[in-house]
Amino acid sequence: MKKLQSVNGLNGEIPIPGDKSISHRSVMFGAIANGTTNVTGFLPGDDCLSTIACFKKLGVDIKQHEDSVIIEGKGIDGLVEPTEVLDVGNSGTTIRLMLGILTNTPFHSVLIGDHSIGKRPMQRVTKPLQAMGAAIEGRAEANFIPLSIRGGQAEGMAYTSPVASAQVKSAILLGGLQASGTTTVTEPHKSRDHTERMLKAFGVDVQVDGNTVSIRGGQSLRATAIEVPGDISSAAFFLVAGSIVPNSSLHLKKVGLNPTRTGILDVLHNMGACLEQLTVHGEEAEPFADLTVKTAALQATEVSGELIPRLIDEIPIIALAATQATGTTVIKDAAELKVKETNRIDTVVQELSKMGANIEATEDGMIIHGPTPLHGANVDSHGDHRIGMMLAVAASIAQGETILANSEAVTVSYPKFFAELERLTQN
Ligand SMILES: O=C(O)C1=C[C@@H](OP(=O)(O)O)[C@@H](O)[C@H](O)C1
Ligand SMILES: C=C(OP(=O)(O)O)C(=O)O
Repeated sequence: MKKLQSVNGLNGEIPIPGDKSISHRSVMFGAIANGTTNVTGFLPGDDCLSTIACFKKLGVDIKQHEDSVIIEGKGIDGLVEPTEVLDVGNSGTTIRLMLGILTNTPFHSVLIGDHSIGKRPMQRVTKPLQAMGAAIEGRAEANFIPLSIRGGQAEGMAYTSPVASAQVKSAILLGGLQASGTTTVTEPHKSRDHTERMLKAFGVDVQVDGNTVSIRGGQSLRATAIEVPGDISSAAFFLVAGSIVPNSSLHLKKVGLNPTRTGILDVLHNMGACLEQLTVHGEEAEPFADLTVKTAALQATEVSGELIPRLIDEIPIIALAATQATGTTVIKDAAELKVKETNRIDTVVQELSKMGANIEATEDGMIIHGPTPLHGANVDSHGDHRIGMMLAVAASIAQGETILANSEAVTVSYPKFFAELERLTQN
């Protein structure tokens, strides 16, 4: 629980913690590569630590200290049958991508996770991986944990995904690594492409044609060094805070700018935010740059269509920005929010309403009328890190005290979030 007050301004520099999606993949791909992979800028958040713990149980030697990780990979054939269950904690990325990797291993593994993971649908990956040959069982026809998997002799397939999901795309591509023939995934809109970029860095031939990605079976990964840029999904909380908290001026260091992730910048530009991007680095693998933001008067906008997968995790904080914008903001085509750590349509609407927001839920998004002054309230993250951080930013512009229950959920993706928020109020 945290007691939070409004603040007079947020000022200073923020080192943005490592990208969660890229951190997961650096450990997973390092674990199935041949040789030593050195990772810098790793995110030591709970989700990525769950990924490390799972691969240690699969026999991989991994040393992690703060944001550096050393992984001694012995190839995908070097993984060994785990004698304990693999616990993914709160992490959807861990369980779905691991199911893809374990489609290649001829031994038995059991995957579990926390209460939230227990409610998240897994058939979106277990069905196609079963079709490729993996023996997967679980509750409700392998839709929910606990799941057991025995892989080994997969066959490549061409799969058209009904959802734009990098977890689905990545799981199937990883399932195709040792499969016979070629595995192809087509999605309705392009989702984040960190798997494609990083597999290439590990020496794998990956073909990308629009929204279709293909991988030839029988390829192995060669260890490499990975430099993880800052997570734009974590930066988003300070991009919005810097825009809506009066008298703010923030400098965000080393923010990842992969174009499949930068929807939040497009939205904030449309809303009239005062954002600047400094020199871009790392163009080849994963581009990144410093960003600055200052307080500005925001206008309402529409968020829909192919923009959605480019900002899916930022919708809670965009909804907060919309409560302070002039006009009606419509967010649609975002039904995927219902199957995240919480039903993020319901939790955003429920919690922001308690603070005085004029916000309503729709089937696939929300409608927000602004600007509305917010007031302190008893709110709850519901164990969802992104809801917790959004509510803490809301509290910093609300009149009166806000009491945030289950605030510790933020350690899933941003362990130092509250310390940073407090530090920036003292400048
Ligand atoms: O592949 C990834 O690293 C992720 C993909 C997204 O999920 P979906 O693929 O389910 O959209 C995103 O919400 C999640 O935070 C991380
Ligand atoms: C949805 C998220 O992560 P995951 O699916 O990996 O649990 C998130 O970080 O917002």
